Amino acid sequence: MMNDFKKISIIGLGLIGGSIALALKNSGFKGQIIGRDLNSDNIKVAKELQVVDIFADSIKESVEHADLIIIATPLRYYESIFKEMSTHIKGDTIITDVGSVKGYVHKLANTYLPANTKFIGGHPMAGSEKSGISASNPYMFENAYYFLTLDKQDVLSEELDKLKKVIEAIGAYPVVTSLQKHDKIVARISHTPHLMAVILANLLDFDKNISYIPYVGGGFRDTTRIASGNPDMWRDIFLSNKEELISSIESCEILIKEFKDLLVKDDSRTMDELLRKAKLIRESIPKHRKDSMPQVFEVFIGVEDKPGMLGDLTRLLGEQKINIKDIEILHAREDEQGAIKIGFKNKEEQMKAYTVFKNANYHLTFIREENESANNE
Ligand SMILES: NC(=O)c1ccc[n+]([C@@H]2O[C@H](COP(=O)([O-])OP(=O)(O)OC[C@H]3O[C@@H](n4cnc5c(N)ncnc54)[C@H](O)[C@@H]3O)[C@@H](O)[C@H]2O)c1
Ligand SMILES: O=C(O)C(=O)C[C@]1(C(=O)O)C=C[C@@H](O)C=C1
Repeated sequence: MMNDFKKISIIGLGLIGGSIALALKNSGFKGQIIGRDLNSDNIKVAKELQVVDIFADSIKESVEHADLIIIATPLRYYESIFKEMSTHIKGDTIITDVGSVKGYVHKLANTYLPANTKFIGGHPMAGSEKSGISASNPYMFENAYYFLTLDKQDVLSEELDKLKKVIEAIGAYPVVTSLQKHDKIVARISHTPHLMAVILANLLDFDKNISYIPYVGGGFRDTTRIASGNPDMWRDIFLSNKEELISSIESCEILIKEFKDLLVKDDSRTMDELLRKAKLIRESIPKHRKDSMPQVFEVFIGVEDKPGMLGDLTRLLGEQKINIKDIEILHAREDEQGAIKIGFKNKEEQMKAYTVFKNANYHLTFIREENESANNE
């Protein structure tokens, strides 16, 4: 349990901000969560999910009493948020963010926040192609790496330790890196894959006289899921990590050219080597705990720690003749909100169960969809 903070402010209650708020509540965080968003639909859902304790009407209200501020808006709003908050933050408040690029963010923080501000960059390596709070999930960060970045002048070891505890409380693993290393890593493992997914999707529109879409199978779906991500968010990410992305594209150009040459020369031996190398690299990615779980179609239900809860859930499913494939109790700690994870045999049963629980006023019911792709491993 993490007790260092009494008031945590989250600016931007979308997919990531909403998931952090939910995960904090779920971890048993007893302090106050102050939330701010500009979108009235998101605020409405945030209220329904009871993810925050106080809704702030201004940046001033969001930050003036907070001891931890988490910025979770798209990158293009950072500049105005930093400018606006700069005169209202307390000297000892820790400020962090979740933005996907860190050099750009630290530069803005250095420009617009007061010189002694305790700013630590953050970036969870978890997310989804969906946006908005209705896609948020308290288990989003479970077993995910969570980058923390410090500018070279900063010596914030005490603050870093406090922030690490928050990250561990939401289920993630903090990993401290330099801004430069972070931006290089994510250019390769996140931004280039996104770009490739976009190119693969657009390839289907390249020669207009054939219709490819009706025939796509698992391969195309698996390699392009992320192309349905939010275009505004990805434009911001690409442009603010431009140098690293260009360098990664140049490497891709070399690799594509190499492969093309092998085809032209019918060089099957080298082609075989490249295919084998790729297979080994792909298979060396450590499986997350969630990947190794056999059930694929999962529903998570947040429940109070009181007798009869499990019985109520199974009764609701039994009444609708929905079969349970697997069931697990998560986060069962005394006096804290717990969660039940139930696995179903297919998407249809999963959706049925989700609706049953929502209708029965289990507001904290979530579906984990990303496991679908893990199923293909
Ligand atoms: N989506 C992902 O997979 C993912 C993963 C890790 C990090 N990130 C980063 O997280 C950040 C947020 O992404 P998201 O996917 O949660 O986006 P989102 O669109 O789901 O949520 C962003 C929220 O910020 C709100 N907002 C915008 N301007 C605001 C302002 N000035 N004040 C208050 N609220 C404001 C929006 O109304 C929206 O609800 C981005 O910077 C992104 O780079 C995204
Ligand atoms: O799983 C997904 O849908 C994501 O795109 C998440 C993902 C990624 O893994 O590349 C995307 C961008 C974020 O900055 C962090 C995580």
